[in-house]
Amino acid sequence: MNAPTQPSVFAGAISRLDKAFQYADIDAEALERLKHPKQILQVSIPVRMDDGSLRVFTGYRVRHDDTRGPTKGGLRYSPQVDIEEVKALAFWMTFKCAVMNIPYGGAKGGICVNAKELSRLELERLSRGFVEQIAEFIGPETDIPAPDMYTNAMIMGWMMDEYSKIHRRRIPAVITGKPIPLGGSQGRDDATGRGAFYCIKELAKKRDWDPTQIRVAVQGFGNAGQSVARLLHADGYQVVAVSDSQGGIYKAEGFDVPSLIQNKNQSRRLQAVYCSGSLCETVRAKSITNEELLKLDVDILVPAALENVITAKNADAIRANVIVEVANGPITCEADEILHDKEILVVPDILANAGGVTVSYFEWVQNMQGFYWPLEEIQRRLSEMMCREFGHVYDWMIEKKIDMRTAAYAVALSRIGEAIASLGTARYFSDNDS
Ligand SMILES: NC(=O)c1ccc[n+]([C@@H]2O[C@H](COP(=O)([O-])OP(=O)(O)OC[C@H]3O[C@@H](n4cnc5c(N)ncnc54)[C@H](O)[C@@H]3O)[C@@H](O)[C@H]2O)c1
Repeated sequence: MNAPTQPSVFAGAISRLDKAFQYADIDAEALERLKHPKQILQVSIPVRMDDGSLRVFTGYRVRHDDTRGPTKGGLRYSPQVDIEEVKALAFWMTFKCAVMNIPYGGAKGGICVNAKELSRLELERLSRGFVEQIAEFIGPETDIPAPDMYTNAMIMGWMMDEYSKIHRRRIPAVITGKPIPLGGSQGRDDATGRGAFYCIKELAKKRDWDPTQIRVAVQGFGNAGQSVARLLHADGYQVVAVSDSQGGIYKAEGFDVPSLIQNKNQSRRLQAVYCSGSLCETVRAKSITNEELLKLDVDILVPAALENVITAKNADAIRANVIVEVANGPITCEADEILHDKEILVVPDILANAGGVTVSYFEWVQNMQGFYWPLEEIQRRLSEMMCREFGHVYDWMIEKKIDMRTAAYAVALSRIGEAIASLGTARYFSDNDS
C-alpha cells in the first residue's frame, strides 16, 4: 500500500492527546511522558540479493510506552516507512491497548522497502536480518512484534525462528500473527475485521438499525476490509461499494461479498471483477474512484486502507452517517472537526480496529501458557471485550458530550495515567507529610 508520508502524523496524534486530557482525570506529568516515545531504534540491514549484489535496507522499531506492560505493535514493509510514521503508529498502539484494557504498551516497526520487488528468498533474508539487528530490543516480556501492512504470517514465522535460533531455544511468544502450526492463534486472520463488525453490531443496537436497510461502502479490500465486508454481508447489510488501490466498484443493490472476495483474490485486482472477461459476467457494477467512494450516499463508510484519506478538502462532501475507522489514522485532525460539526459519528481506529491486537494478545497468552484455545473460545472472548469497551467509550461520549475519538482517548488516558501515577508523580513526591 502506498501511504503518503506525513511528517505531521506524529504531531497530529499528540494533538488528539491534548484534547482528551481535558476529559481524563490524570496528572499533567503523565501527559508529558506520553508525548515522548520511550525508545527509538534505527538499524541497517545488509542483504545479499539473488544476483549476488548487496543492498542495505533501513529498519526501525519504536517503543512508545511500557507502563502497562510489554510493548506491542506490528511491523510494516513499505517504501513510505519513516521514523515519523513509526512513532505515530507506536503511539496509537499504546492507546489501542489501553482502550481495550489489554496489559500492553505500544510499539511499532518497519522496514523501508518495496516488498513486492523482492524474491521470496530475499524477503526471508531481509526478515531474518532485521531480527538479528533488533534481537536485544524485542522479547516476550519486553516488546512483541506482529504483522502489519505487507508483512504476513510466514514472515512472522521466519522472525520467530530466527529469534529462537539466536537464543538457542524456542520462544513463540516473541511475536504474534504466526502460522497456526508454529504457535499462531485460531481466529487471528479475520480478527481486525471481526472486531470492527462487533462495534457496528453494538451501534446497531443503540440506533435500532435493521441491517438490511443499511448501506455500507468499504475502502481497501485487503485483510481487514474483506473481513468486515464479509461479516456485514452475512449479517444482512448491503455492501454497495468496495475499492482497492486500483479503484472501486459500486452496485446500488449491494454485492455478493463472498464471490467478490473470491474474484478479487483470484484476479488480484478488484476492477477486473466487473470489466470484460469471463470473471466479470457474474457481477454488474459501476466503476468509481477511491475519492468517489468516500463521498457516496451510504449509512456506514469504512476506510480500511490508508492514513489521511479524509481531510479538510473532502470532509464536507462525506455523506455517510457513521464512519468506522478500520485503517489506522484515515481522518486528519482538521477533518475530524468538520465531521463532528456535520454530526457524523466516527468510531475511532484505536477502538474499531483493535480486534487484531486483542487476538494477538490471546496468541501471546496461549504461547506463554502452552495451552491453546479453540476458535469458538477466541471469538467469544473477542466479542466480549469489543462489546464491553465499545460500551464503555460510548457511555463516556454521551456522558461528557464529546466525540467518540476524544472519549476513546480519554478512557485510554485514564488507564495509562492511573498506571503512571501508581509509581508516584510530583504531587506525591513533593508532599512532605507523606
Ligand atoms: N490487518 C490487521 O490486523 C490490521 C490491524 C489494525 C489496523 N489495520 C489497518 O488496516 C489498514 C489495512 O490493513 P490490511 O492489513 O487490510 O492491509 P492489506 O495490505 O491486506 O490491504 C490493504 C488494502 O488497501 C488497498 N489500497 C492500497 N492503496 C489504496 C488506495 N490508495 N486507495 C484505496 N485502497 C488502497 C489495497 O489494494 C488493499 O486492498 C491499514 O491502515 C492497517 O494499518 C490492519
